[in-house]
Amino acid sequence: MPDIRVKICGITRPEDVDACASGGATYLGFNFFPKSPRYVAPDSAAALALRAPVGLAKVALVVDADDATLDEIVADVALDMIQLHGRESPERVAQVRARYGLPVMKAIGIAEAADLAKIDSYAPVADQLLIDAKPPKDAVLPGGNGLAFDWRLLQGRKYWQKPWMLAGGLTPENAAEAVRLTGARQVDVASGVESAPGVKDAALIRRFVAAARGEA
Ligand SMILES: O=C(O)c1ccccc1NCC(=O)[C@H](O)[C@H](O)COP(=O)(O)O
Repeated sequence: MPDIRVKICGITRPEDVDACASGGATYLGFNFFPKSPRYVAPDSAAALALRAPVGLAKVALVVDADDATLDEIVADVALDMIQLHGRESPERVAQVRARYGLPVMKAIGIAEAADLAKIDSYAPVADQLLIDAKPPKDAVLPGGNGLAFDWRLLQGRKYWQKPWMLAGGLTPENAAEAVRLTGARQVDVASGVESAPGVKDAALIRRFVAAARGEA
């Protein structure tokens, strides 16, 4: 199986950074959505980012953030990518990309086949796509809810012109099957590698990475 890249999202503690590094992750996600149990302030994220070894890419996750919020995050934290996880339009994706000169990944929520059309709107302007489960209507969080969507919706659609990650309800138990069914080459997980909301578990991270790569 080709190398599968893994993003561990919602890093809040130095030991989580170490667990991602030793566990073989490719991306670390810092969550700047204040309502999330995974929220980190920019100054804390800056220290966590400095701890990450070379080769572990740092991603800032924001939800409908304005320029002032993003300016502070980008000034404080050594970043490799910005993840837009709200209702940002394709025009806003292009603006963020141009303003900060960083690659932008746009999250797209999927619940049914009709949602796949959104991918065509964002693929031309985003550097990467995050294909995630659409949150339930009453959800407080637009992501990180531990819910999967029907992965069969992605079958036969493996060859979008932009790199993409699969997310939503992935765990060490289902990651191998998700990769097999969708053809994903990158996967993203938040709650599936936690012992409590916002607290990552090193053993679960190791098991998740191995499972996604078909090594478990
Ligand atoms: O994780 C959060 O708390 C969160 C809050 C607001 C927006 C997005 C959020 N997470 C985004 C991610 O990148 C998650 O990894 C993705 O939604 C999958 O989450 P999970 O189903 O818990 O693995």
